[in-house]
Amino acid sequence: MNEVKLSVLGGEGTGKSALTVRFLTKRFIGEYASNFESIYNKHLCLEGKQLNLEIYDPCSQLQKAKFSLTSKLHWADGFVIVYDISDRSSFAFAKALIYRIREPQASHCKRAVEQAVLLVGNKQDLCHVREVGWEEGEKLALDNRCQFCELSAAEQSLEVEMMFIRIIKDILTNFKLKEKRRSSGSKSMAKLINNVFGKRRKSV
Ligand SMILES: Nc1nc2c(ncn2[C@@H]2O[C@H](COP(=O)(O)OP(=O)(O)OP(=O)(O)O)[C@@H](O)[C@H]2O)c(=O)[nH]1
Repeated sequence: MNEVKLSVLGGEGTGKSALTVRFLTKRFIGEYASNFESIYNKHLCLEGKQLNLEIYDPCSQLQKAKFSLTSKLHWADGFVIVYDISDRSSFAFAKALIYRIREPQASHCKRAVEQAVLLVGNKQDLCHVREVGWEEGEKLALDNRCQFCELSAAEQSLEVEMMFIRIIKDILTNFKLKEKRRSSGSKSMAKLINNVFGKRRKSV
């Protein structure tokens, strides 16, 4: 069975828990305790494959968080980065997180394939007080090889579900890519060994 680890990161109050709980229960719950971090488990069947999904929803009060940002980056196979379209500072925070994920030191340690990232502009129902344009979000995502969408955890259950499915599919594609590279790497090693020792045997 595939194990998929997903981190939902972003600024304070952007709706990380609302999105996660909406996906897990299809419900929108207005207020969440934000002083603890949670790892949720969900069993899924996607494209005929069974998978065990773990979703990490951090604690905004950094001093209470057990996971440092670096350990979050190493733990996860993919990220949902959330900002609030009515709060420009949350967009700046999301940008800093994406840069951190994409910086070479963060990506090279664990991975031969780049981690999947989906940037989400949440609280689309507050578009009358919008501070971040749709194009800005899309550009940030495009420039950093991320997927992008805007939605509302408060009003859109299906869109939230589709968003999570999209990132999980990207992670599964990355797993396949890694497996392909690993097996072609071991095949070329076998070929090399065969060339070296095979030739030697002939000349004896
Ligand atoms: N209008 C609107 N409010 C939302 C939406 N999503 C979340 N909220 C509200 O935003 C506030 C913060 O939501 P949370 O889900 O607790 O956000 P969070 O990012 O997990 O918060 P911290 O863990 O404290 O950083 C709550 O009052 C939610 O009801 C949305 O789509 N639209």
